[in-house]
Parts: sequence; structure tokens; C-alpha cells
Amino acid sequence: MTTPIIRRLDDLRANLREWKRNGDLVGVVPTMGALHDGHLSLVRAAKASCDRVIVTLFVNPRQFNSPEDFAKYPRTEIADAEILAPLDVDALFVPHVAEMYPLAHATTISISGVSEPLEGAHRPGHFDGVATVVALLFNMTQADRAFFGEKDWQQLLVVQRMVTDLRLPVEIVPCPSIRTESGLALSSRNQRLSDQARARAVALPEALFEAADAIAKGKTVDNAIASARARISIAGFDDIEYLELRDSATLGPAQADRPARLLVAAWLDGVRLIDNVAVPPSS
Ligand SMILES: Nc1ncnc2c1ncn2[C@@H]1O[C@H](COP(=O)(O)OP(=O)(O)OP(=O)(O)O)[C@@H](O)[C@H]1O
Ligand SMILES: CC(C)(CO)[C@@H](O)C(=O)[O-]
Ligand code: BAL
Repeated sequence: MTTPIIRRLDDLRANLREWKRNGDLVGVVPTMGALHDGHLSLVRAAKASCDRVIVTLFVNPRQFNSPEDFAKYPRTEIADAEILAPLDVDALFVPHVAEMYPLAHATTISISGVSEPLEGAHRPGHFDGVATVVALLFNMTQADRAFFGEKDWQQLLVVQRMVTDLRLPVEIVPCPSIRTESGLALSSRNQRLSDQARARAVALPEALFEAADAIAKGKTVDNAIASARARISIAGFDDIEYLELRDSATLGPAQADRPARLLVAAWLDGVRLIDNVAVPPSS
């Protein structure tokens, strides 16, 4: 089975007309490619609950706040189509940048509140780019369900906020983070790490899980975060952009009686890694 690649919106719409006429439930998995098992878990979830599954592959220039990061982002379309083949998706939508953003394109979607701290503070404009492209992809694919990974926890909340606020007729399905056996969350960017750096990178999830466990057992948040920071630094990370406990749903200050999330972004050998874990309420 080869993966049908569609590049033009008109062609996608022609398929969609037929699928919608049949009453098929359409699922979309938005990605930027360089597919790994994390993406494939989203595709499997989509296949399990939808009649038609569209995977989108678009390295969205508008969500990159650093031109260097955009230039270095892995682009592996042929391998991506191959890795998807056994999953038998209905379309791999790979639009050209001009299909997404014709010259006259002048609309940006900006979400306040949940998009402002953490990634929003460290990557100015990032979530405007994400929200704009995700809204476009929802409209282009006319998806009934969309699948997003919890690895990008803040992105998930931003997209959920947008869907609620704009009354978009799409159900967001969160999917758990897929990790290597040693605990590292799979990510397209971390494919750039050397084997040696990848081994050191495991300190990130280890520190997160240990801190989450310690907080749940009553250790103060400040002490738990200080220990986690020390562990990550000792492993050789160059910079910790943030490591914070936040309310799981709002990303406001964490409260003891509500689910919280410990979220981190840190640099190792020129690669920026993010991760997050749940911290259950203490009462
Ligand atoms: N390890 C993972 N487990 C579950 N979902 C994941 C994982 N990694 C990425 N995803 C999800 O896949 C979708 C597409 O993500 P994307 O293409 O940006 O890949 P990525 O691995 O997150 O890349 P990077 O973080 O390096 O940009 C997003 O919904 C993202 O949350
Ligand atoms: C959702 C997304 C595909 C939008 O470009 C991207 O932010 C990603 O891959 O997580
Ligand atoms: N996975 C989130 C997309 C980004 O880092 O731009």
C-alpha cells in the first residue's frame, strides 16, 4: 500500500466531497513531518475512531520564531510517506507554502491567556503561527476529529481554547506522550542529537518524573524544582528556559487541590527539548 500524497486543496476537496457524501467521519493528524512513533500513535488513534484519516505535513514558517530553527527543521517527505504506508491513511496532505499562505493572506489568529506563558514567552509569535495554521488545516480538511500529542501540552490547550472560542465543529482528541524505553519523549528535533547526547537527554524526563513524584508526596515545589534543575544541569544541558509547575488546564499558578503539570524546555547540544508530566492534586 502506498500513501496517497495530495498537494492541492482542490484535490483534497474533491476527495472530501465524496467522503462527506458517504457520511464518513473524517480525522486529521496535523504534523510537520519527520515522522516517528509519537506521530504514528496519533495516526493509529485516528484510524481507530474515524472512517477517513488525513495526515498533514507542513513545516509552517509562521510558527518558527528563529530562521535557523526553520532552516534546520528535518524534512523527510519520502521517508514519511513510507513510514505511513502500513497504516493505510486516506491522504497525506503536503501543501506548498503558497497553498497555505497566498500573497494576499492577511489573517492571523491570536489567542490570549493560555498561549502567553512558557512557550509563548520564549517563542514570541509561535502560537499565533500555530493557531493560524491549525485553523486553516481544520477548514481545509473539514475534519470532525483532530489528534494532538500531550508532549506539546500548551499547544493542546491553545488549540482547545481556539476551538471553543470560535465554535469550530471539530473534536480535539489528546493523545499520551510516546517515550523511548529510557523515558525520552520522541520528537522530530531530538533526531538531531548524537547517541551520546541522547543518552544524557534522559535526565530531562527522569528529573521531571522524580520532581512530580516528590511534590505529590509533599516535598515543597521550590525544593523539588531546585533538585530537578540541578539534575538537568549536571547531565550537561546548556540552558533551562523554564521548569515550572502550572495549573494543568489554564497554565496559571498551580493550586494544591487541582491537577497540575510540570513543564520544561531546555537546550542540549544546540537542540531544544520540551517535555511535561502530570502532578495529581495533593488532597
Ligand atoms: N512523543 C510524542 N508522543 C505523542 N505525540 C507526539 C510526540 N511527539 C510529537 N507528537 C505530536 O505530533 C504532532 C505533530 O508534532 P510535530 O510534527 O511538531 O513533531 P514533534 O516531534 O513534536 O517535533 P518537534 O517537537 O521537534 O517540533 C503534535 O500533535 C505533537 O504533539
Ligand atoms: C500542530 C502543528 C502541526 C501546526 O503546525 C505543529 O505545531 C506540530 O507539529 O505540533
Ligand atoms: N511540536 C511543536 C511544533 C514546534 O515546535 O514548532
